[in-house]
Formats: sequence, C-alpha cells, structure tokens
Amino acid sequence: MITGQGITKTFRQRGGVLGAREVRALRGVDFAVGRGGAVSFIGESGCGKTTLGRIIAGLEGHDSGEITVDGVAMSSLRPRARRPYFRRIQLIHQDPYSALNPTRTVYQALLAPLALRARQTGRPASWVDGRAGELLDLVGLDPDYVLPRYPHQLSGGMRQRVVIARALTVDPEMLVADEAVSMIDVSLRLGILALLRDLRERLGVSVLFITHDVATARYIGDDGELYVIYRGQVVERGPVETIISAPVHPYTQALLSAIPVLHGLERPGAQPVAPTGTLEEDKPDAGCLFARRCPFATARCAEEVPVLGRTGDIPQEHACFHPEARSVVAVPAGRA
Ligand SMILES: Nc1ncnc2c1ncn2[C@@H]1O[C@H](COP(=O)(O)OP(=O)(O)OP(=O)(O)O)[C@@H](O)[C@H]1O
Repeated sequence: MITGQGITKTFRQRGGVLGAREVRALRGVDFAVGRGGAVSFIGESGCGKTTLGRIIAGLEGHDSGEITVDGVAMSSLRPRARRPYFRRIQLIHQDPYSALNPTRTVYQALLAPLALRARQTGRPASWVDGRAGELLDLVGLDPDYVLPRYPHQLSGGMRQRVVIARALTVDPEMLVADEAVSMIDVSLRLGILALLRDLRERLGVSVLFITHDVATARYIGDDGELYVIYRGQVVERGPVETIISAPVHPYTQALLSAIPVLHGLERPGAQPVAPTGTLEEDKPDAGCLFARRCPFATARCAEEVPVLGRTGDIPQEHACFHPEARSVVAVPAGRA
C-alpha cells in the first residue's frame, strides 16, 4: 500500500517580465493505492499531475506531507534508505523514445537492471537471459524479434512495452504511468492500456495513471478510483464509474463535457457544462479555487474554502458547496 497525506509543493519561478512568482503546484493532496489497485489522476494541463507523479516516484521532493510505502513513512528515513522503497515505484514516461538509450539494443537495456536484480536476490548470472525473455513475453513482445533491436527499429507501441518490461525488472509494487499513451499512435493505445490492466491482474502490481483524458482512465480498470485535480487540489474522488456517470463537481463536469467521445454515455439532451475564463485568469486563492470559472458559483464560494468530503447521499467525495449530479456528456464523435 502506498499512501500520501497532505502533499504540498510550491515552485518558485524566476525571470520573465513579471519577475519571480510562486506556483502552488500541489495544495495538500491525500491518496492511497492498494496492492493491484488502480488510481487515476485527471485534470487539465498545469494542474500538478506530473509533479505529483514525480514526488510519488521519489524523483522530486515535496514541501510538506508524508508518503508511506507499506506503512513506512519516507520522512523517517535518510535519503539513501528511501531508495529501495522508491525503487518499488516505477515511472513510465509519456515518451518511450527518450526513455530508452538509442545506442543500446533492447537486450542491453534490460541487461543492467536484471544483472543488478540477480545480485540483489542471490540468483545466478544465467538467470538474466531467461528473465529478459519472460518479461518481454509478459508485455506481449516476441523476445527473439525484439532483443537484438535498437529503439528506432521498433514502433512507438513496442517501445512503450519495452519501457514497461524494463520497469518490471525490479519487481515493482506500483507503476506510475504519466500520460503513458499520449505520444503513441491512436491505434496502439488501447493495447498499452489493456497491458497495464493485465499486469494488475497477473502480477498484482498497482497502477497510478496520470492523464488529462478521462476516457483512457476507464480502461485501466472499472474497479479503479478517480481523483479529479484542479490547481493542485483534489476536487472530486471516488469510483471511476460513479464519477463518470454522475459527476457532482462543476469542474469534473466541465472536464467530461470537453471529451469528444465517451461511448455509452451519450444522453440525449445533455448539456455540456462550460467553464468560463481560463486557468490563468483565476488567480485569487480565497474561497473555492474554481469559483471564478464556475457557472454555479455563489457568494459563499468566493469566501469559503470547500473541503474534500461527503455530503448528503452523494457517494463520492467532493469539494463543492453546490454538488449536484448533472447530465453532462460528451458530444458524440464527429459532432465535437
Ligand atoms: N521544475 C519546475 N519549476 C517551476 N515550476 C514548475 C516546475 N514543474 C512544474 N512547474 C509548474 O507547476 C505547475 C504544475 O505543473 P505539472 O507539470 O505538475 O502539471 P501537469 O498537470 O502535469 O501539466 P501537464 O499535463 O501540462 O504536464 C505548473 O504551473 C508548472 O508550470
């Protein structure tokens, strides 16, 4: 189980005509991902998703809050002692080409981490070759074809499968997939998403999926949880199917309205919820962060901060004073 409590992160950006400024990338994010579980963080560009993924994978520090891995608080350990824990959390980047060294064959890319793994687990060096083949099989690649090849000789989908196989060399507990299919040809995306779902079932590895596209989040697993994040804050959280079929936060509704196709959810008469303004415009931090763009905001929203939690008989958690399941759905394909 990997958890985060109250994770905050502020970047200080220097330069530019406006001089230095602070960007509050994360404002107290809580999450929990159990063994074999699937959690998706969705939100528009700049909402803090990538920052969160990097913090969870141990690649970026945070200002306050706590990450625990199997009950061990990372803040209680020295940086060196944290490494074996963070090694269990492997990040899959959106660009598989830049993640692989172009001068190394797939065999060479897998050799180093597998040799290290063999030493760590007391296995003979001969184990490495067999394991490389097993891992490629597991990600749906033919080892004989792929092992001697360089990244440029493979398709984008195959390269991403190699990256996933390499992440599996350390027997991870969780894969953090940051827009893992966004740079892959549309025809190959579903295959990668199905692979991640399959790995959850076969290996019990959990998947934390970071995306701006809720339709892809669904494929990771219907049993998954969705976290909708806006300006560094989780505004709605719950089972993926509940949130997609009955979102209650106006920001989630706006996100879903922006999706051109969501098969099976097109309802006649549904009206898209259109947020007003842009992300940059709503600078003030008082009250609800979404208030200035929200079509349903009242005076209360500008003054009081809504806290993530449940109200009434709404099943999912939300941070909104006026939650209401609205019929938002996407414009069917071709009519966007
Ligand atoms: N290293 C950094 N230095 C300064 N500011 C940063 C840094 N990394 C991220 N930011 C800022 O933090 C905010 C959140 O960025 P982040 O990349 O986490 O968002 P995101 O939701 O992943 O967006 P995208 O989908 O475009 O990658 C943005 O305003 C970004 O400009």
